[in-house]
Amino acid sequence: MNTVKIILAGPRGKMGSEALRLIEKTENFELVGCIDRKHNGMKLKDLEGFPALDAEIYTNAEEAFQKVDADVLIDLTSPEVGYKHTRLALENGVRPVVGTTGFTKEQLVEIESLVEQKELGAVIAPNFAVGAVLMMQFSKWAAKYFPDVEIIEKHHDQKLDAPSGTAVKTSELIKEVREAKNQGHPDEKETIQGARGANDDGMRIHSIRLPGLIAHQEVIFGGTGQTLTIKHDTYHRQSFMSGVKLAVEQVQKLNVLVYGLENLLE
Ligand SMILES: NC(=O)C1=CN([C@@H]2O[C@H](COP(=O)(O)OP(=O)(O)OC[C@H]3O[C@@H](n4cnc5c(N)ncnc54)[C@H](O)[C@@H]3O)[C@@H](O)[C@H]2O)C=CC1
Ligand SMILES: O=C(O)C1=N[C@H](C(=O)O)C[C@H](O)C1
Repeated sequence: MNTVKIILAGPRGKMGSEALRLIEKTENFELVGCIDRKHNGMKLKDLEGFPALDAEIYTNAEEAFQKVDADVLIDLTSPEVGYKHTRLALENGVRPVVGTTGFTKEQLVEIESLVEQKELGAVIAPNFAVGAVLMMQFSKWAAKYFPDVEIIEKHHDQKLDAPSGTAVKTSELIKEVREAKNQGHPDEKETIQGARGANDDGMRIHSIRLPGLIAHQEVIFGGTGQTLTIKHDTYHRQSFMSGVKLAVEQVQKLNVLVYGLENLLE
């Protein structure tokens, strides 16, 4: 088994700290550097509550990619920062595994063209949890038979992007099989703006943000005399880690951009 040398961006975050545990317990994963907003030049092990990992922290991402010999970047930060890191990784010959959500369509297209230019693999997965991937796939299947559909995603109130990456990906998968269709009454009017949620080809997406939640999504389909609800709940961020591990392993065999973990699952 070859050692995979990893730079982790966002090590002190909710997902980043889970990723650290994954790297620590995976025999052939080696943390060679971290990108963080503070603690430049310190070692991760010098920070209170962090594992005994020897990797150096860089606040300047460009410097990290230039100084550290790495195979893979795991990015778990925030939309603008994650986009910048993904580009820098590719420009420096490092394959990105991106869990960060909130990239625009234009940014995804730009990353795809950089991947092609560099002939380097990259994985962008809006959701690393297998259950969520299945929920999205089942939703695509159901949309063939039920074109009236509303997505309700619920997350903790520290989340920056709305709708969630998972909701965006779900709607994209549904749109592969669903014709654009305005739902609800043709004369319906919102008396409070936003009451009907975001309108995506007539499909509605609602984003709920509350303390206490982690990550949850329901896709509700309506048909004559029936509804179908496909639902996934995340109770612990460990649920994402088998997907992160798979992506890190697979990205090294790729020379294209893979958008969505479903494309890596057998
Ligand atoms: N794909 C998936 O399965 C999942 C994706 N996510 C996404 O992952 C991202 C992170 O989520 P959380 O860990 O919950 O957020 P968080 O807010 O707990 O962590 C983000 C971390 O990024 C760091 N950061 C911010 N700016 C930075 C910079 N310039 N350089 C380096 N680090 C910087 C912050 O200091 C923080 O530690 C979000 O975009 C979220 O939507 C979250 C859960 C699952
Ligand atoms: O911010 C989060 O927490 C999550 N983000 C991802 C998303 O935007 O879909 C994945 C999961 O829902 C948790």
